[in-house]
Amino acid sequence: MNNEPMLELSGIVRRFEQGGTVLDVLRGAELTVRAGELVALVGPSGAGKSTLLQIAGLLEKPTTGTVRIAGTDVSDLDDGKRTEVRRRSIGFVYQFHHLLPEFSARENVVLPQMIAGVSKSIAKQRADELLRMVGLDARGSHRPARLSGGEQQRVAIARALANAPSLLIADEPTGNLDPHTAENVFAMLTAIVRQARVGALVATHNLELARRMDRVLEMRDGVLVEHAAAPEAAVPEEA
Ligand SMILES: Nc1ncnc2c1ncn2[C@@H]1O[C@H](COP(=O)(O)OP(=O)(O)OP(=O)(O)O)[C@@H](O)[C@H]1O
Repeated sequence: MNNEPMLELSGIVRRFEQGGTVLDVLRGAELTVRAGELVALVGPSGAGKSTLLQIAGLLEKPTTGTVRIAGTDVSDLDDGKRTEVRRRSIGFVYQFHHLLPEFSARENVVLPQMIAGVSKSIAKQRADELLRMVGLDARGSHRPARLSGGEQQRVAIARALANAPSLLIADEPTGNLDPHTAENVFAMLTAIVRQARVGALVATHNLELARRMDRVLEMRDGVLVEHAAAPEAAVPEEA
């Protein structure tokens, strides 16, 4: 099976210095996310989850450490090249959908492709495929305000996948949804990650959701600690 690493972080240190105070938020974080894998990132508020996602998403640089996206070391690329890799290889889903309100669902999925240089006709075709994948092909012409919270988040997932990324970064993707809708959106996200063979790094405070992902990594004192796999369901003893 093709399960190559889509994200590799090694020795990630992130130091903030403010008015003579030094804060080492990340102190040597290590992490690998493979194709088709969902990895949960948990930890208390302020532990550094968002900081780690920013670094993994090439929105920030670590103080020291190496970042590889789909096997390529991007640590020393200049800002222009990092932006290019980010557009081409990374999709983002946030707690709030951040769809452009004046555009239709389809246009919201078309736009990132056009920014990446894809022709309009191909971008439209792919947007329709993605909207079908998230079960919203009949709603493509609707603006976000006419969609439910779960539908908006499904469009945000379609948009994140618009440029066929290697890596999906999600920050509390179901945090703003009621439990039933959250369940549907999570199921859809899981199915898409498996099917598209994207690597997904998902920060969440929802431990129940985290346990259903392939692995759970907890941010503790600036490093990542892997939770032990859930014990297999007890096998009934033979009579
Ligand atoms: N630009 C910055 N300058 C100084 N300190 C920062 C900066 N960004 C984050 N921090 C600090 O780094 C620490 C980690 O913040 P971060 O947002 O990564 O935590 P988190 O685990 O994502 O929290 P939450 O679960 O509440 O979103 C916090 O103490 C925060 O104040």
